[in-house]
Amino acid sequence: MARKFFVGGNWKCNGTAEEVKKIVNTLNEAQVPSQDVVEVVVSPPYVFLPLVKSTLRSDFHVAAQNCWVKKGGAFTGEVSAEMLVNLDIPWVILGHSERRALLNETNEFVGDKVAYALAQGLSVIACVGETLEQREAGSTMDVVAAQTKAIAGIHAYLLVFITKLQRNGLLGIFFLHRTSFLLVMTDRVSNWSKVVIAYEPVWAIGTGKVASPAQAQEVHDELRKWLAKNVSADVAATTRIIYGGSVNGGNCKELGGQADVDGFLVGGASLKPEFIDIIKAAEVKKSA
Ligand SMILES: O=C(CO)COP(=O)(O)O
Repeated sequence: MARKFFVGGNWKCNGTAEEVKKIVNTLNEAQVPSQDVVEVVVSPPYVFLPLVKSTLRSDFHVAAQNCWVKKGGAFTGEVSAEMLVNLDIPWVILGHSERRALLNETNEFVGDKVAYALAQGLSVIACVGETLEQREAGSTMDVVAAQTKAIAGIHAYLLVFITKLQRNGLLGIFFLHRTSFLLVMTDRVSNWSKVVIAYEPVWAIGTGKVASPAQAQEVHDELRKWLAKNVSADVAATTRIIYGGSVNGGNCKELGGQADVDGFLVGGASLKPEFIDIIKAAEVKKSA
């Protein structure tokens, strides 16, 4: 199954109702490749979700920018996965680096959120990415692998089978005579087709300092290999890995042309008309 190009627009904490209506109008009027070629998902702040959902063209979808880690209740300021499902919001972005850095979301916490959101039926854009210090220290792959491992919720269990006990008559105690071990690996993601991994190097977010196509391709390729090794060859081949960090109308085609770049998560440029050009970058895959 080919990986359909995916373009997400993360509006972050921006916009007034008037501005949001203007962006939606621009999107609604745009000529873009069909849904068979590109999947478009925009992510307004929570309060604008109903407005965008009810006015946006039906071939584009909406995502929340976060949701709570478990069932709703006494969690002031939070929005639950159940509420998103209730409003028919199909997608949620989880683990964005801004939340990891500013709100101290750990790998484990993000992993728990992903598992809970998926269990409620949401599709998840799960973000990973290294800081500049981590890249300069040569630990990019270790960092994104650890983040992806928590998202996948991989746990290893060592099962020990005792097949024979032997009694020492003199001492009156039993010794293990024959044991065998089985290492079982499980992951918590029941449906990988509902997960898109967004590789967003922190140093490229909102800085205008985009990763080079080769840098993006290198990490995407490594992430795909990681999925093949730790989840399955099928999941590695079918899961979309998108790039985020200073994507714009000028650099999107070259980035999107990389073999393992399956689309984008766009911040600043998703608030501007050039988002249309970024959606159109999906054509590079069709002609590849
Ligand atoms: O964080 C991002 C998308 O989630 C990227 O932001 P920018 O495109 O503004 O760099």
